[in-house]
Amino acid sequence: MTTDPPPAAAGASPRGDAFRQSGAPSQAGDSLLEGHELLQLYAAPTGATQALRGVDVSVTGGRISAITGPSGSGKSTLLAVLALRERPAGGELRHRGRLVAGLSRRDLHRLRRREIGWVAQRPTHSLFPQLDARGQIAQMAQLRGVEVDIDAALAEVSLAERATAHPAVLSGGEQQRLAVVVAAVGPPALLVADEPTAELDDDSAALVLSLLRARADQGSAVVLATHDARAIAAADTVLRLRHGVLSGEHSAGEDHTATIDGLGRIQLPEEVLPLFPDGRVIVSLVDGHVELHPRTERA
Ligand SMILES: Nc1ncnc2c1ncn2[C@@H]1O[C@H](COP(=O)(O)OP(=O)(O)OP(=O)(O)O)[C@@H](O)[C@H]1O
Repeated sequence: MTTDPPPAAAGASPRGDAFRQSGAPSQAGDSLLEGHELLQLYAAPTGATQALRGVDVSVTGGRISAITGPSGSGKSTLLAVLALRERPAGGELRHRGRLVAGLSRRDLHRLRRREIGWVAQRPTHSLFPQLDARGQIAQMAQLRGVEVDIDAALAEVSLAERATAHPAVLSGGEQQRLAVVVAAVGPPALLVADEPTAELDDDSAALVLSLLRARADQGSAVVLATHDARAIAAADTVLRLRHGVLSGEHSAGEDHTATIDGLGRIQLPEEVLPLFPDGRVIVSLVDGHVELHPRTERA
């Protein structure tokens, strides 16, 4: 994935002592983004890579959605499309009901700056290299037109002691925590993070996940790409991608939804796989519904 550098610094200064919502986050339950049959293609020496192949997705304020799946399955691509950083090659994406394809470059730029927090897979790609930790937060607050308690924000991710440190001298974990708290300034209507806990020990991961939950509680729609069981456990909804196709979706307290692909294949949720230790299953049609049985059960 390519990532855009953050916007140029403009010498911001802190303007207040509390996070103040800009009015941007949606109310919990509102659909912020609706994607239908999303397609994304990239040029490759052997022809086009189909990074997304017909993905349907809905992103709602007040919730954490985790996108998971094997390496190369399209997680980062889906994040980039949802964060309006890449236009999909096909399908339909709506932002607050408006077709994204109909938005001008200026509209997109404004939305990205004011309403969308972005944490790149490499956290330094979403930080301003020339600013210290305090300046990063001040700059983002100015871009979003909000007031922020910088000390409280740094303390939220245990970086109070690193307020005057620049990204280059922070550890990987500190950079990651800083990138998340900077992206979360506002809070933005949409907060998108690519593997935000990948480099973090349990304590730091817990800080980041609790910050993401706090922003979701304030109304942000939080979307993560992750392989991390800790982040998956913290999500309200888990979307599974496989070869660019949404192979399953699960929300806490609800049944799994699995997609049947064009060849009739479905991906079972990981937690039921131990029921089929030999990888074989007996499929029965019973009174109009389908039952799956381990072979041993029926033998
Ligand atoms: N800018 C690009 N140009 C060409 N191919 C790309 C580009 N970005 C992604 N791809 C390809 O698209 C497919 C999906 O990539 P993507 O980065 O979205 O997967 P991912 O699930 O995020 O992987 P990982 O977990 O390794 O980060 C892969 O085959 C990848 O090589």
